[in-house]
Amino acid sequence: MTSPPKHYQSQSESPHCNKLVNRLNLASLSLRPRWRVMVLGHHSVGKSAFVVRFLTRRFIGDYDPKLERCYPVNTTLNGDHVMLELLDSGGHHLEDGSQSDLEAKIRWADAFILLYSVTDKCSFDECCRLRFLIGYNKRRRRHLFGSAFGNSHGLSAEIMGSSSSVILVANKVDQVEDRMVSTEEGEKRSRDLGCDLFFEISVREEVDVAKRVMEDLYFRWKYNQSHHHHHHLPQQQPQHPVATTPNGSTHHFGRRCLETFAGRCSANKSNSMDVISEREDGALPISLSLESPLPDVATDNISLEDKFRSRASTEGSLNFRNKRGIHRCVQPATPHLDQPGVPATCNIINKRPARRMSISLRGASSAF
Ligand SMILES: Nc1nc2c(ncn2[C@@H]2O[C@H](COP(=O)(O)OP(=O)(O)OP(=O)(O)O)[C@@H](O)[C@H]2O)c(=O)[nH]1
Repeated sequence: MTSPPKHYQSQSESPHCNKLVNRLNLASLSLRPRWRVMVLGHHSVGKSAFVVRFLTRRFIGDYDPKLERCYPVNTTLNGDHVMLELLDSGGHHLEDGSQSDLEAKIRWADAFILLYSVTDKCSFDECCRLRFLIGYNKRRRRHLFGSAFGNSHGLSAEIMGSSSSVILVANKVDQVEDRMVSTEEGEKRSRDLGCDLFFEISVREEVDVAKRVMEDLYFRWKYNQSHHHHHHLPQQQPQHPVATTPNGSTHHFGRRCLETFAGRCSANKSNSMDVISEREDGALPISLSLESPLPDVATDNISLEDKFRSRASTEGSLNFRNKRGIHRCVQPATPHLDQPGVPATCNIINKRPARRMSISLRGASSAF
């Protein structure tokens, strides 16, 4: 007796269909764009604590200080399914001289969380150097791709490196007694460095804080991407671009935005207009400070950077620059130090050893 043919209630119940659906799901997973986020900062500012808080919602007191890991994770941010790769960069790059390693990772990432501790002024200052490296490496990547293939080949904003987002995050605000960096200083630094957002948090005290930071970074990154895609359109843009959150509320962005958890409202700056809006989860209000449009970091004139780069390098060497009064001779286009006709003074100047410099000391005048 033959068994009755099996009837499937819907097509998707058939084993063949299931296989196909599974394959399609896998394909859509692999096609889903990866979002690569790098957490960087001085050592012991709480990078690992932040990452682990985001991944597990737990706070673990101590980690291996040399810990440097990339965590691939499928997650949901603002209602979007995201294939996130989260890199905890470790803080040892400052000591062991793996500068090029750090720069390679910066070129890899799409978005950055610059972390410092409010109890550590050094970590606050270190953000300047790291922000410079981010700006420099992103422009370099864009410049390399741009000069090699040209923009007309439709390279994505992501590849061109101009849609990356950087946020400044002050951690350990629970240590009120030991605070060395005020909220105002943090906000000012965030503006000076051209960061997209500023947060003050305590990874130890707040369970969902890492998730909220990541969601706002993701929101901001998406906005930057869409803004960049339309950047070259000649049509008039609104003076303050408008973006819509998944829950339908509207945010206005200037070049610089501020957000403070601690104050629950943005600091009022002259020449700025504040928009207060509720977060999606209603937990904390977001306040965005709108300012007059500032030059876009990504579209800075590359020749300006070359000018700076020709003097300062991230390897720490500073090329000699003639000062008024020291310049005693006109150097040949291709200086030949031991050329018979070149006066001795020139040789002395040219043979001067390369000086060392610290990029962090250059402050806000650097090309971020
Ligand atoms: N009070 C307080 N301590 C914190 C907070 N976040 C992290 N810590 C502590 O700060 C110390 C350093 O935290 P880590 O997460 O290891 O810092 P890190 O930046 O990853 O350090 P490196 O890997 O050495 O670069 C640990 O003892 C944490 O427990 C916080 O929000 N408040």
